[in-house]
Amino acid sequence: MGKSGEKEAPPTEPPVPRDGGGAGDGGGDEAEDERSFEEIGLDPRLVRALSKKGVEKPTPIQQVAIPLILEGKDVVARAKTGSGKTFAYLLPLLQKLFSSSGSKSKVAPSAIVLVPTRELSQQVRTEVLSLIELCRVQLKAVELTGGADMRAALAGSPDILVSTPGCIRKCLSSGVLQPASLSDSLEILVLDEADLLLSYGYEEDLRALKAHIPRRCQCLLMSATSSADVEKLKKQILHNPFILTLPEVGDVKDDIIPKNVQQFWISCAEHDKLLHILALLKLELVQKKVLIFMNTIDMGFRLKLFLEKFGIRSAVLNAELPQNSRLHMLEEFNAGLFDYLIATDDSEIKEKAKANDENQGQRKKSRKHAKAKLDSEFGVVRGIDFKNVHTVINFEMPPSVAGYIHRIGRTGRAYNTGSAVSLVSPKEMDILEEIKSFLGEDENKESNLVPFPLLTKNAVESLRYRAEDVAKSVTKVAIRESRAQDLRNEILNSEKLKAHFEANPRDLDLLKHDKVLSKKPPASHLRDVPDYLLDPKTQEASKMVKLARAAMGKCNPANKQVTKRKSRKSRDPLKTFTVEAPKRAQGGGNKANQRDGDHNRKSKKRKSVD
Ligand SMILES: Nc1ncnc2c1ncn2[C@@H]1O[C@H](COP(=O)(O)OP(=O)(O)OP(=O)(O)O)[C@@H](O)[C@H]1O
Repeated sequence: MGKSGEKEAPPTEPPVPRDGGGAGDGGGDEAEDERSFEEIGLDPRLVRALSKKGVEKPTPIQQVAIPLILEGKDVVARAKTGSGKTFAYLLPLLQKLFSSSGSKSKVAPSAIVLVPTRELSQQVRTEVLSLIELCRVQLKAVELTGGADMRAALAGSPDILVSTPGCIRKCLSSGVLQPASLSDSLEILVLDEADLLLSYGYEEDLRALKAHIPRRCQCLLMSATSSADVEKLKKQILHNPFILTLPEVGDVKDDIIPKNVQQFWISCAEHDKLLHILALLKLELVQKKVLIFMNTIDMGFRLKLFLEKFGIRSAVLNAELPQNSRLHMLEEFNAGLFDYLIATDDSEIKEKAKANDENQGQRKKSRKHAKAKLDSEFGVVRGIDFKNVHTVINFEMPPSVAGYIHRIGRTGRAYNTGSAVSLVSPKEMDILEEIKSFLGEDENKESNLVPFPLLTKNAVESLRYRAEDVAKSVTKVAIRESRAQDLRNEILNSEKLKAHFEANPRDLDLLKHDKVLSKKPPASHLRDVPDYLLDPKTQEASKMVKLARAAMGKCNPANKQVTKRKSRKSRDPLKTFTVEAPKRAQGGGNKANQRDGDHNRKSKKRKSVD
């Protein structure tokens, strides 16, 4: 695939904004790196469209990636969660298609965006369609994921196809997408959330696609974390790319997580987690909206039923639900129709279980154990742009540091602030330590992940009796029944939703997903916490959270100039990252150069934009 040594040499220094410092020094002349969308060469139609969306100024990753992509360079962009990577590739991609659209009659797409999950696919397509509509250009974008009618989706030769690698492979093997036509048409290929593409099992699919990617095709790879998988993809698909990367581990480790996300943890026994989350939510010690991560679907329903008894309504987003319901649930949550979303994030756990099974040769095809009903293209943790989530709660800890980074990256997106609270049981202390050490905590350095200060022991104990009593009533049978009932409801909803949304795409409020599953309404003594149960410190804390929320409401992104530029920048998740130009092949071959490039990330070629 590589095209090293061809044509003109790529520049040794990428066309980045001037800066005064080396990688990760956090210094530099701040005023210099603030270029506008116009200044980085964006088409006025796109600039206007962004302005209508309230997006006025490019984020650092956009400032550097957009000009490079417009120049036709292959780019690897690794930047933190919520840093604006989607526009970083989408805007130049569209701009390039503005000029090439209609130039020849193509029977296959000019651009393909590959993502690991349906949810992301839908999210990207929505963004593309909205930009196309606002720019008033004649481009056609379609989304294609498993289960859809491939032939119908591709009829009319879309310019942009957003899909998963598995789906593209099916299109190619079934002839719905002619390999020769694809090789003829394809100009840009994007691998979004690249760190997940291989772990979702798309390696074979990508290999199959690779054979049909023409040499001239520009390839872009976007990722929030770096991993062996990202390296592998980079070597397989890209041509001597520019590497845009966030501060290297060792320089500013904690900068991998946006600075405007405050991280807390609470130590509690496994059996006290329900009690603790009740205290956090009922005493209003965390700000809404709240996204709660669980590792299993059953646990998600256990929490939902438990909270219901206290009058707290929530929805459980999980891989078992029909796609329409999941998408609708996400839209409703994003639109603020409910405040508590429980998301089961079991992808890593499934992966590990699968690996174990395979290692042990346990390839039983037992129907009982086949989780075929779970959607393998489902994923809520990576990449989904949840809007205005103020708090992420890890009810159960993720199994890996990368999982933690992605989960808490669902808050503090773009210019927003947020907090993450992890409930950590004794058996989860190891992963907590791993996360802390990844964040750079040691004897000399203060941790960014600190004990949650607002929840007193008294406050927890005041709710213990009620919580334990209610927890006992949430039995395994009740959970099983509720889960089945929820699924039945959602399957019915899904059909209605499909028909309804085809006619009324903007009507969100048709079906609510945070419906109460228990037959009995919550008892009034559980719904309201009497004052005598609360200690003054907790009452004070709860007031503080409410005040902070009210204040934040006034401090939206449009008012961000109220803070001094320097301090704002240092907290800003959209800020720091570095750039590395591709190495010019000098007889040594492209792959070697890419490898070297990575080793040299800290070297002179790296530019800090901060
Ligand atoms: N220049 C900008 N100014 C303000 N907001 C922006 C800008 N660019 C993107 N955003 C907003 O920031 C949010 C996060 O962007 P995006 O989803 O692209 O992040 P990401 O880097 O892909 O995150 P993840 O790694 O979690 O997928 C979105 O709501 C997006 O609309």
